[in-house]
Amino acid sequence: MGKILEIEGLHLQFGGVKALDNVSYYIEEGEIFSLIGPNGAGKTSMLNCISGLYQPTEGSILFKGQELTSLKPYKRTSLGIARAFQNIALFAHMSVLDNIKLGRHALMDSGLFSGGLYVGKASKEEIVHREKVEEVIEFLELQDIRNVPVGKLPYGLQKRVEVGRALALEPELILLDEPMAGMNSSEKDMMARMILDMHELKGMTVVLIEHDLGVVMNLSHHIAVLDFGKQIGFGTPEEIQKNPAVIKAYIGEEAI
Ligand SMILES: Nc1ncnc2c1ncn2[C@@H]1O[C@H](COP(=O)(O)OP(=O)(O)OP(=O)(O)O)[C@@H](O)[C@H]1O
Repeated sequence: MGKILEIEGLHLQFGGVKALDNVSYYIEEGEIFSLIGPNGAGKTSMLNCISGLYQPTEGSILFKGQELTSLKPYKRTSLGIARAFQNIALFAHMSVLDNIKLGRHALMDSGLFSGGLYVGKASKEEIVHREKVEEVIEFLELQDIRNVPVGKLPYGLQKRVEVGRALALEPELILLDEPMAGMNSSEKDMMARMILDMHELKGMTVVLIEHDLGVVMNLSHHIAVLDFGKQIGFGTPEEIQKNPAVIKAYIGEEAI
Protein backbone atom coordinates (compact mmCIF):
# COMPACT_ATOMS: atom_id res chain seq x y z
CA MET A 1 0.00 0.00 0.00
CA GLY A 2 1.31 3.48 -0.92
CA LYS A 3 1.44 6.60 1.16
CA ILE A 4 -1.50 8.91 0.50
CA LEU A 5 -0.36 11.73 2.79
CA GLU A 6 3.15 12.66 3.94
CA ILE A 7 3.69 15.34 6.55
CA GLU A 8 7.28 16.49 6.79
CA GLY A 9 8.73 18.93 9.33
CA LEU A 10 5.48 20.85 9.81
CA HIS A 11 5.56 24.01 11.93
CA LEU A 12 2.64 26.33 12.70
CA GLN A 13 3.07 29.35 14.93
CA PHE A 14 0.55 31.85 16.32
CA GLY A 15 2.51 34.65 17.97
CA GLY A 16 4.36 32.92 20.79
CA VAL A 17 2.30 29.69 20.54
CA LYS A 18 3.80 26.78 18.63
CA ALA A 19 0.62 24.98 17.59
CA LEU A 20 2.70 22.50 15.56
CA ASP A 21 6.39 22.02 16.21
CA ASN A 22 8.27 19.91 13.67
CA VAL A 23 5.58 17.27 13.05
CA SER A 24 6.36 14.43 10.60
CA TYR A 25 4.32 11.31 9.86
CA TYR A 26 2.67 9.55 6.95
CA ILE A 27 -0.69 7.95 6.25
CA GLU A 28 -1.12 4.85 4.11
CA GLU A 29 -3.76 4.61 1.42
CA GLY A 30 -7.02 3.11 2.67
CA GLU A 31 -6.18 3.05 6.36
CA ILE A 32 -7.90 4.47 9.42
CA PHE A 33 -5.45 6.88 11.01
CA SER A 34 -6.02 8.71 14.29
CA LEU A 35 -4.57 11.93 15.61
CA ILE A 36 -4.69 12.04 19.38
CA GLY A 37 -3.37 14.22 22.19
CA PRO A 38 -4.56 16.29 25.12
CA ASN A 39 -6.61 19.48 24.67
CA GLY A 40 -4.70 22.15 22.78
CA ALA A 41 -2.15 19.62 21.47
CA GLY A 42 -2.53 20.83 17.87
CA LYS A 43 -4.88 18.19 16.39
CA THR A 44 -7.42 20.55 14.81
CA SER A 45 -4.58 22.84 13.66
CA MET A 46 -3.12 19.80 11.89
CA LEU A 47 -6.40 19.16 10.03
CA ASN A 48 -6.60 22.88 9.22
CA CYS A 49 -3.16 22.68 7.61
CA ILE A 50 -4.18 19.62 5.56
CA SER A 51 -7.49 21.13 4.40
CA GLY A 52 -5.91 24.53 3.73
CA LEU A 53 -7.56 26.72 6.38
CA TYR A 54 -4.15 27.33 7.98
CA GLN A 55 -0.89 27.94 6.19
CA PRO A 56 1.99 26.18 7.98
CA THR A 57 4.94 28.38 8.90
CA GLU A 58 7.32 25.72 7.60
CA GLY A 59 7.24 22.16 6.25
CA SER A 60 5.59 20.11 3.59
CA ILE A 61 2.31 18.20 3.09
CA LEU A 62 2.27 15.78 0.17
CA PHE A 63 -1.01 14.27 -1.04
CA LYS A 64 -0.27 11.38 -3.40
CA GLY A 65 3.12 12.98 -4.00
CA GLN A 66 1.72 16.46 -4.73
CA GLU A 67 2.63 19.41 -2.51
CA LEU A 68 -0.53 20.85 -0.95
CA THR A 69 0.74 23.82 1.01
CA SER A 70 0.49 26.30 -1.86
CA LEU A 71 -3.03 25.18 -2.88
CA LYS A 72 -6.28 26.91 -1.87
CA PRO A 73 -8.80 24.83 0.13
CA TYR A 74 -11.19 24.30 -2.84
CA LYS A 75 -8.31 22.91 -4.91
CA ARG A 76 -7.57 20.37 -2.17
CA THR A 77 -11.27 19.42 -2.16
CA SER A 78 -11.18 18.81 -5.90
CA LEU A 79 -8.11 16.58 -5.43
CA GLY A 80 -10.19 14.33 -3.15
CA ILE A 81 -9.83 15.67 0.40
CA ALA A 82 -12.99 16.39 2.43
CA ARG A 83 -13.45 17.47 6.00
CA ALA A 84 -16.14 17.17 8.67
CA PHE A 85 -15.82 19.92 11.27
CA GLN A 86 -15.67 19.62 15.05
CA ASN A 87 -18.15 22.47 15.39
CA ILE A 88 -20.91 21.45 13.03
CA ALA A 89 -20.89 23.56 9.85
CA LEU A 90 -24.43 22.89 8.61
CA PHE A 91 -27.35 25.14 7.67
CA ALA A 92 -29.78 24.66 10.56
CA HIS A 93 -32.94 25.71 8.68
CA MET A 94 -32.24 23.41 5.72
CA SER A 95 -33.18 19.74 5.54
CA VAL A 96 -30.75 16.85 5.94
CA LEU A 97 -31.13 16.17 2.20
CA ASP A 98 -30.34 19.75 1.18
CA ASN A 99 -27.35 20.00 3.52
CA ILE A 100 -25.84 16.85 2.05
CA LYS A 101 -26.66 18.08 -1.44
CA LEU A 102 -24.83 21.31 -0.65
CA GLY A 103 -21.84 19.18 0.32
CA ARG A 104 -21.49 18.25 -3.36
CA HIS A 105 -21.40 21.88 -4.43
CA ALA A 106 -17.66 21.78 -5.09
CA LEU A 107 -18.14 18.93 -7.58
CA MET A 108 -20.88 20.55 -9.64
CA ASP A 109 -20.17 22.17 -13.01
CA SER A 110 -23.60 23.60 -13.71
CA GLY A 111 -24.28 25.47 -10.49
CA LEU A 112 -25.90 24.11 -7.37
CA PHE A 113 -29.51 24.60 -8.31
CA SER A 114 -29.89 24.09 -12.00
CA GLY A 115 -33.35 25.68 -12.02
CA GLY A 116 -36.69 24.35 -13.16
CA LEU A 117 -35.64 23.47 -16.68
CA TYR A 118 -33.80 20.22 -16.37
CA VAL A 119 -32.22 20.08 -19.79
CA GLY A 120 -28.91 18.97 -21.25
CA LYS A 121 -25.87 18.91 -19.04
CA ALA A 122 -27.64 20.29 -15.98
CA SER A 123 -30.22 17.53 -16.08
CA LYS A 124 -27.71 14.68 -16.36
CA GLU A 125 -25.54 16.21 -13.70
CA GLU A 126 -28.53 16.66 -11.42
CA ILE A 127 -29.45 12.97 -11.75
CA VAL A 128 -25.93 11.80 -10.90
CA HIS A 129 -25.73 14.16 -7.93
CA ARG A 130 -29.11 13.03 -6.62
CA GLU A 131 -28.03 9.39 -6.84
CA LYS A 132 -24.81 10.12 -4.97
CA VAL A 133 -26.66 12.08 -2.29
CA GLU A 134 -29.11 9.19 -1.89
CA GLU A 135 -26.17 6.81 -1.48
CA VAL A 136 -24.81 8.93 1.37
CA ILE A 137 -28.23 9.10 3.05
CA GLU A 138 -28.54 5.33 2.86
CA PHE A 139 -24.95 4.73 3.97
CA LEU A 140 -25.40 6.90 7.08
CA GLU A 141 -28.94 5.56 7.72
CA LEU A 142 -30.55 8.99 7.54
CA GLN A 143 -33.60 7.97 5.46
CA ASP A 144 -36.16 8.60 8.19
CA ILE A 145 -35.01 12.17 8.78
CA ARG A 146 -34.11 13.20 5.25
CA ASN A 147 -36.62 16.07 5.17
CA VAL A 148 -36.15 17.30 8.73
CA PRO A 149 -34.41 20.68 9.20
CA VAL A 150 -31.00 19.95 10.69
CA GLY A 151 -31.51 22.46 13.53
CA LYS A 152 -34.39 20.32 14.86
CA LEU A 153 -32.24 17.19 15.18
CA PRO A 154 -30.47 16.01 18.34
CA TYR A 155 -26.72 16.73 18.40
CA GLY A 156 -25.64 13.15 17.65
CA LEU A 157 -27.65 13.09 14.42
CA GLN A 158 -26.38 16.54 13.43
CA LYS A 159 -22.84 15.17 13.75
CA ARG A 160 -23.81 12.32 11.42
CA VAL A 161 -25.19 14.78 8.85
CA GLU A 162 -21.95 16.79 9.14
CA VAL A 163 -20.04 13.62 8.23
CA GLY A 164 -22.53 13.11 5.37
CA ARG A 165 -21.75 16.57 3.99
CA ALA A 166 -18.08 15.55 3.69
CA LEU A 167 -18.89 12.04 2.38
CA ALA A 168 -21.01 13.58 -0.39
CA LEU A 169 -17.78 14.77 -1.99
CA GLU A 170 -16.76 11.11 -2.46
CA PRO A 171 -13.31 11.92 -1.09
CA GLU A 172 -10.31 9.63 -1.15
CA LEU A 173 -9.19 11.15 2.13
CA ILE A 174 -11.81 12.14 4.71
CA LEU A 175 -10.83 14.19 7.76
CA LEU A 176 -13.16 13.67 10.73
CA ASP A 177 -12.69 16.07 13.64
CA GLU A 178 -14.26 14.46 16.72
CA PRO A 179 -17.23 12.93 14.88
CA MET A 180 -18.33 11.17 18.08
CA ALA A 181 -18.13 14.15 20.46
CA GLY A 182 -21.33 14.51 22.45
CA MET A 183 -22.71 11.13 21.35
CA ASN A 184 -24.07 8.45 23.66
CA SER A 185 -22.49 5.00 23.53
CA SER A 186 -24.92 3.47 21.01
CA GLU A 187 -24.52 6.49 18.70
CA LYS A 188 -20.74 6.13 19.08
CA ASP A 189 -20.92 2.42 18.19
CA MET A 190 -22.91 3.30 15.10
CA MET A 191 -20.44 5.99 13.99
CA ALA A 192 -17.54 3.57 14.62
CA ARG A 193 -19.24 1.03 12.35
CA MET A 194 -19.75 3.69 9.69
CA ILE A 195 -16.07 4.67 9.86
CA LEU A 196 -15.11 1.01 9.44
CA ASP A 197 -17.45 0.83 6.44
CA MET A 198 -15.82 3.92 4.88
CA HIS A 199 -12.55 1.98 5.05
CA GLU A 200 -13.83 -1.51 4.19
CA LEU A 201 -16.62 -0.83 1.69
CA LYS A 202 -15.56 2.47 0.16
CA GLY A 203 -11.78 2.05 0.41
CA MET A 204 -11.43 5.58 1.81
CA THR A 205 -8.55 6.78 3.91
CA VAL A 206 -9.94 8.12 7.17
CA VAL A 207 -8.19 10.58 9.48
CA LEU A 208 -9.89 10.67 12.84
CA ILE A 209 -9.51 13.01 15.79
CA GLU A 210 -11.07 11.34 18.81
CA HIS A 211 -10.69 11.68 22.57
CA ASP A 212 -12.15 8.25 23.43
CA LEU A 213 -8.95 6.20 23.45
CA GLY A 214 -10.86 2.90 23.53
CA VAL A 215 -12.47 3.78 20.20
CA VAL A 216 -9.13 4.99 18.80
CA MET A 217 -7.25 1.83 19.77
CA ASN A 218 -10.00 -0.38 18.31
CA LEU A 219 -10.43 1.41 15.01
CA SER A 220 -7.00 2.70 14.02
CA HIS A 221 -4.31 1.09 11.93
CA HIS A 222 -1.83 3.82 12.88
CA ILE A 223 -1.85 6.72 15.30
CA ALA A 224 0.11 9.96 15.69
CA VAL A 225 0.22 11.57 19.13
CA LEU A 226 0.68 15.30 19.64
CA ASP A 227 1.41 17.12 22.88
CA PHE A 228 1.88 20.91 23.00
CA GLY A 229 2.40 20.85 19.23
CA LYS A 230 5.17 18.26 19.35
CA GLN A 231 4.79 14.75 17.98
CA ILE A 232 5.48 12.34 20.82
CA GLY A 233 4.37 9.12 19.14
CA PHE A 234 3.68 7.57 15.74
CA GLY A 235 2.91 3.89 15.22
CA THR A 236 0.39 1.07 15.58
CA PRO A 237 -2.05 1.08 18.52
CA GLU A 238 0.15 -1.54 20.24
CA GLU A 239 3.26 0.61 19.84
CA ILE A 240 1.45 3.74 21.02
CA GLN A 241 0.15 2.01 24.15
CA LYS A 242 3.72 1.02 25.10
CA ASN A 243 5.26 4.41 24.28
CA PRO A 244 6.57 5.95 27.54
CA ALA A 245 6.18 9.57 26.32
CA VAL A 246 2.55 8.90 25.41
CA ILE A 247 1.84 7.20 28.72
CA LYS A 248 3.39 10.19 30.51
CA ALA A 249 1.27 12.69 28.55
CA TYR A 250 -1.84 10.70 29.36
CA ILE A 251 -1.11 10.03 33.03
CA GLY A 252 -4.38 10.07 34.88
CA GLU A 253 -6.36 9.05 31.82
CA GLU A 254 -7.28 5.46 32.53
CA ALA A 255 -8.31 4.43 29.04
CA ILE A 256 -4.76 3.91 27.77
N1 LIG B 1 -6.40 30.66 14.91
C1 LIG B 1 -5.65 30.58 16.02
N2 LIG B 1 -5.10 31.67 16.58
C2 LIG B 1 -4.34 31.58 17.68
N3 LIG B 1 -4.05 30.42 18.31
C3 LIG B 1 -4.57 29.29 17.79
C4 LIG B 1 -5.40 29.30 16.62
N4 LIG B 1 -5.77 28.02 16.33
C5 LIG B 1 -5.20 27.25 17.29
N5 LIG B 1 -4.49 28.00 18.15
C6 LIG B 1 -3.72 27.52 19.31
O1 LIG B 1 -2.96 26.42 18.88
C7 LIG B 1 -2.90 25.43 19.90
C8 LIG B 1 -3.45 24.11 19.36
O2 LIG B 1 -4.86 24.23 19.18
P1 LIG B 1 -5.75 23.09 18.48
O3 LIG B 1 -7.15 23.60 18.45
O4 LIG B 1 -5.12 22.71 17.22
O5 LIG B 1 -5.63 21.91 19.54
P2 LIG B 1 -6.46 20.55 19.63
O6 LIG B 1 -5.48 19.47 19.91
O7 LIG B 1 -7.32 20.39 18.44
O8 LIG B 1 -7.36 20.80 20.92
P3 LIG B 1 -8.82 20.22 21.35
O9 LIG B 1 -8.63 18.77 21.66
O10 LIG B 1 -9.13 21.03 22.56
O11 LIG B 1 -9.75 20.48 20.20
C9 LIG B 1 -3.70 25.95 21.08
O12 LIG B 1 -2.79 26.58 21.97
C10 LIG B 1 -4.61 26.98 20.42
O13 LIG B 1 -4.97 27.99 21.34
